[in-house]
Amino acid sequence: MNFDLSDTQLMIQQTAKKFAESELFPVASTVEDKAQRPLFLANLKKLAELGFMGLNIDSQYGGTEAGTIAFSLAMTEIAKGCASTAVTMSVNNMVAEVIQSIGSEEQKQRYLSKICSGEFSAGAFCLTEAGAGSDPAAMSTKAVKYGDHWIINGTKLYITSAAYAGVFVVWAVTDSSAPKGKGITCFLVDADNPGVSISKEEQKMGQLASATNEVVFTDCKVPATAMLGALNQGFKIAVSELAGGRIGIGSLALGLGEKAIELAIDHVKERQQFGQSIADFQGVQWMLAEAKTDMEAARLLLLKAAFEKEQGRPFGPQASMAKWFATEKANQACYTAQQLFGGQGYLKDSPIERLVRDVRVTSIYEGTSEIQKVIISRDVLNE
Ligand SMILES: CC(C)(COP(=O)(O)OP(=O)(O)OC[C@H]1O[C@@H](n2cnc3c(N)ncnc32)[C@H](O)[C@@H]1OP(=O)(O)O)[C@@H](O)C(=O)NCCC(=O)NCCSC(=O)CCS(=O)O
Repeated sequence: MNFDLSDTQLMIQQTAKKFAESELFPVASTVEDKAQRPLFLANLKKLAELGFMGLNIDSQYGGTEAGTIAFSLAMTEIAKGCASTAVTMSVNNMVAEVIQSIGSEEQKQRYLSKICSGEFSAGAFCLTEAGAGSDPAAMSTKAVKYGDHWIINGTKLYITSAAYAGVFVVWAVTDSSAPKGKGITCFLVDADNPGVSISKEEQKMGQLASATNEVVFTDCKVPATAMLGALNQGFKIAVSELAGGRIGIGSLALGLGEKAIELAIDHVKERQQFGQSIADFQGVQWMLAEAKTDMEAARLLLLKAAFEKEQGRPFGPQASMAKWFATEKANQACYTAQQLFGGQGYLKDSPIERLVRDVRVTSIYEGTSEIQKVIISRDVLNE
């Protein structure tokens, strides 16, 4: 067994770290203000130019072809700079990967280079609905075929990047008489399709720079060639792609947890109380030791899941273990770091305050911790 990273993986990790430190972290609080969205989008474009919007996409389509381990490493570093940027990068990579894995040659040619190059600021993954969150197979958005085109009607919720996405991957029921989950099909819908409207932007607790919107499809007409993958196979496509996305979100959470610990280490060395640095108190040392060990364990779980995916082997339950563990422990690490900052960590101008807000959703979106445990336990019981 070899734990060493390849030269390419190290280079990608270092590039991400440098970009996060120089371009993202200094403006992470600034871009929380929606008026600063152009700055946020400009950084997404730079990230695309670095090759980070298609890390696992073939070079013939404009991707970096660096693999899933490199993707996980890059996500962690980018999240240390700005979680909103990182989640956009994660969803973009997931959208690009679903097109690469099941798209027609024409669809790959049409969309992948635009996502990878940053010509599209983002791609969006339109699965969730008001009545279909943890249970996406319960969706009610419908697509009906008329001759050589489909008409899509329905409303999707909590869609990351919808406000500036160039393309939407949309799931809709195409056979309502089929058993649950067996009559869903996936479509590619251009953002400028007149049947698409981007509705209200959600007011969130964290990851404020990244837009999260409702997306409404009203008699949205798409050609038959917009179907992504096979008819009525969409649900399997969704759960399979979400497994890859979970490596991204777990890696993002790891970055937030690590950043919180780094900030806390600097703080406890500097902060003097009772005539000594608070780093000299064993209670403080143990808090850091526990958080650091949790993050190291999370990293190993994430890299194992990424390795399995990269090898083309089943990785769904492993990705769920990694996502569940990394996001829960990153939440704890941010909480610990905030505790170590004391009152200062509760102030709006403290970076810890933002990390605590940004990390919270990681154990909710792209599958709650409870859903990850459903996936893991089903796998354990079927072994
Ligand atoms: C709860 C679930 C895990 C499972 O749901 P179901 O019980 O309804 O479905 P299953 O029977 O388990 O699976 C259906 C079908 O798919 C196959 N399958 C399952 N997992 C995989 C996989 N990893 N790769 C390939 N195929 C897979 C399974 O074998 C079945 O096949 P057969 O029918 O037997 O042939 C699931 O509902 C779930 O994951 N729920 C959570 C949903 C979620 O994460 N939602 C958040 C979405 S994030 C979002 O939409 C926003 C994106 S962005 O951030 O903007």
